[in-house]
Amino acid sequence: MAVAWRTKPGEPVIEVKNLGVEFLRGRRRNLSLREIVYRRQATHVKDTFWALRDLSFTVGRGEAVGLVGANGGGKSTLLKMIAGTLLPDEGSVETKEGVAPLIELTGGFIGELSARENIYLTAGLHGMSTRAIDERFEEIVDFAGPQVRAGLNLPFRHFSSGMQARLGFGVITCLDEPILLVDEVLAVGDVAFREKCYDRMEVLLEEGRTLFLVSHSAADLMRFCTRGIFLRQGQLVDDGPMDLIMEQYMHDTMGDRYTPPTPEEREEERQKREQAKEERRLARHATREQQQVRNN
Ligand SMILES: Nc1ncnc2c1ncn2[C@@H]1O[C@H](COP(=O)(O)OP(=O)(O)OP(=O)(O)O)[C@@H](O)[C@H]1O
Repeated sequence: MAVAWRTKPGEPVIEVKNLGVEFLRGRRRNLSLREIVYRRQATHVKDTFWALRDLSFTVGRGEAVGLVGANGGGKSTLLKMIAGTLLPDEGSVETKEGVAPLIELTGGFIGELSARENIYLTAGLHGMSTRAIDERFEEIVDFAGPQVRAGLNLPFRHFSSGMQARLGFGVITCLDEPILLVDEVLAVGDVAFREKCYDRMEVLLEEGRTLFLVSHSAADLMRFCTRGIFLRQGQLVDDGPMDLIMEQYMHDTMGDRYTPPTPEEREEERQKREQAKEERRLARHATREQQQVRNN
């Protein structure tokens, strides 16, 4: 795929500075009718909380960052701010490259439109010409699988959550955007589809793209991410190597019931992961070569 870079290798692609977003909880006070009529007091009291606050970090081109934290910690909110679908109340998020977001399963597909129309709409919004989409259409649908192909002309809202995720992942990862945001999508697909997604994510990382992954699966985070960011109640707890951040999160959640690995065990795990990754890369390379021979 042809990624059109605007930055140089090693340059920051995302800069988050003192980021804060405040949400309204909207609590109704129990006022008496007398208070409402005579004192004209409002029935709603402004009740807000900071879903993210004082967040600052920089992400370099080609980094794979995993976001960890308990439910409600602010992970999805942070991805939406990087995607630009939510605006900050404080601070700023600057993205220096295009972003392909796969958030809330579907990357923003429209339920009333057919799957086919959603492919053209989403890819078009990300700058692809109709001709370029025509050329990639088969690849997207092949990736999404036969059930999606059979339902291409159905309204997207009739798709099962697994089929929505298949189409969403197929389209979003076919875009040429250098930054990929993935939020818990891998959790809904079946085993075969998940393997396909893993493979494609590895290929995109090999191409030097930048990944933000939100997942509650330690295995998924450790497989793809080299850097971890730990959020608790909207605040940054720590930012560092993925395995150390995962250990910190596990300790935060389980307390003394969690036994961290020894430095030797940690190093051994790192090496095993690297070796498995290299084996998968070589297997992909061999498959590609075989395909080329068959095509010639
Ligand atoms: N649009 C909104 N309006 C009000 N509150 C919101 C809104 N979106 C999210 N929240 C709240 O903001 C907090 C952070 O939510 P967020 O979805 O970012 O957490 P998360 O870390 O992704 O959680 P999970 O692991 O459960 O997916 C939660 O308390 C959530 O209820």
